[in-house]
Amino acid sequence: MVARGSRDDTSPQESCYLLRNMTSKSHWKLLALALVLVVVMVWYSISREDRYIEFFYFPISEKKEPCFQGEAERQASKIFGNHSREQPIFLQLKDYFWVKTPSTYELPFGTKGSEDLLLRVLAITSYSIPESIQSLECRRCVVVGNGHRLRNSSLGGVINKYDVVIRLNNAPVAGYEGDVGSKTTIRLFYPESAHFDPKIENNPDTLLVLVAFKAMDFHWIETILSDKKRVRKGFWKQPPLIWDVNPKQIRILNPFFMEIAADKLLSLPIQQPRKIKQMKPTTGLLAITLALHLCDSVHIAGFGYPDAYNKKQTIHYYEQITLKSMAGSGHNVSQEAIAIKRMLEMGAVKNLTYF
Ligand SMILES: CC(=O)N[C@H]1[C@H]([C@H](O)[C@H](O)CO)O[C@](OP(=O)(O)OC[C@H]2O[C@@H](n3ccc(N)nc3=O)[C@H](O)[C@@H]2O)(C(=O)O)C[C@@H]1O
Ligand SMILES: CC(=O)N[C@@H]1[C@@H](O)[C@H](O[C@@H]2O[C@H](CO)[C@H](O)[C@H](O)[C@H]2O)[C@@H](CO)O[C@H]1O
Repeated sequence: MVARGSRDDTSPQESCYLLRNMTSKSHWKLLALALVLVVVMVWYSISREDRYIEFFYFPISEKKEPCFQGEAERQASKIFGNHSREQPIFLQLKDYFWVKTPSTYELPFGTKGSEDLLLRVLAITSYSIPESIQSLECRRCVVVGNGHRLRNSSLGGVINKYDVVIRLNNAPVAGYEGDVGSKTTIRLFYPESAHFDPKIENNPDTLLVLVAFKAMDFHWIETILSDKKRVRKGFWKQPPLIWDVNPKQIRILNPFFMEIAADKLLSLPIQQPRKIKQMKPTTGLLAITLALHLCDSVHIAGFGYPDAYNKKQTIHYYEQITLKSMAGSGHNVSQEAIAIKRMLEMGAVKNLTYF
């Protein structure tokens, strides 16, 4: 039995009115929901970075990506030419001891004029590629840039799954593990960027790869490793005076990779007359070049600078500094962005973040 006054008593006109009323109410609800959704989406993209997002990244899977042996080599030969893979990744003592390998360029593109200092460093360090990398059937590598877009990315777990994780300069892992991971197979550095605690920010077997820009960089590493009198002059920023590392972890990057990154990726003139400022690739672009020669597959994360007009956007995932800090660094970041986009488009590298 239905009680009087219930909805069953309503006339057809009333029902029609009620129905219209309900439909318009649910319209409003839907509209409000869509609005909330748009606001959340806009907020999310802004919180990731103060700029538009180009969807130039590939979906991240929890499983290991398939790895095709020789794939990076094929891509590298298209970009850098056929013979670049024949170059050793790290400099070797034998090439500077009996036979002085003549180099066409001075640092950072060659070793011309720095051979004696280099010889002393090579005598106390090593050049081998560790067995753990050597023995891999297929080398999956990821190059982790220091860019702000890694912040809140939650990519740590994904990054840790790669066989080889390459990091740059003083990029920290401690406290940022969720976003950048904790595995570091290789870290590229130079004296001015060596301000990290090797024991905290690296793993016990991390290879510390020196990118030399000037002869003094060889001198610095020698004084640190042999505990000789430190020299303070000749650096644009005071390098560490004490650095607790095992010399067997140190490698010297073959400057050939700097040369081809400058020439083939950025078309930079190499070795300008002294009066003209020498432009150079960033350490990140250099690391991608190195990875294309060492690995079978190369993925990248944390690459990309804000647009030049975006003066307030912080550039690193770990500190608050802006593009202004890079004025005078000798980098052309817009040219580098074009080079990276080209590599993404041709499939030479894949991006875990957006670009
Ligand atoms: C003041 C200054 O000279 N800054 C330079 C710093 C600085 O020397 C070190 O951080 C040590 O403190 O180093 C550089 O670079 P930096 O150490 O900032 O970053 C390492 C690499 O990450 C990529 N990157 C970084 C930030 C960002 N928003 N997008 C990116 O793509 C770049 O490829 C970059 O190379 C360097 O060595 O290249 C280049 C920077 O110009
Ligand atoms: C001649 C000289 O020392 N120039 C310095 C640059 O090498 C240096 O750039 C920095 O030089 C580094 C090598 O030492 C890296 O290439 C780094 O990416 C780059 O930013 C800038 C930093 O603001 O200071 C100049 O005085």
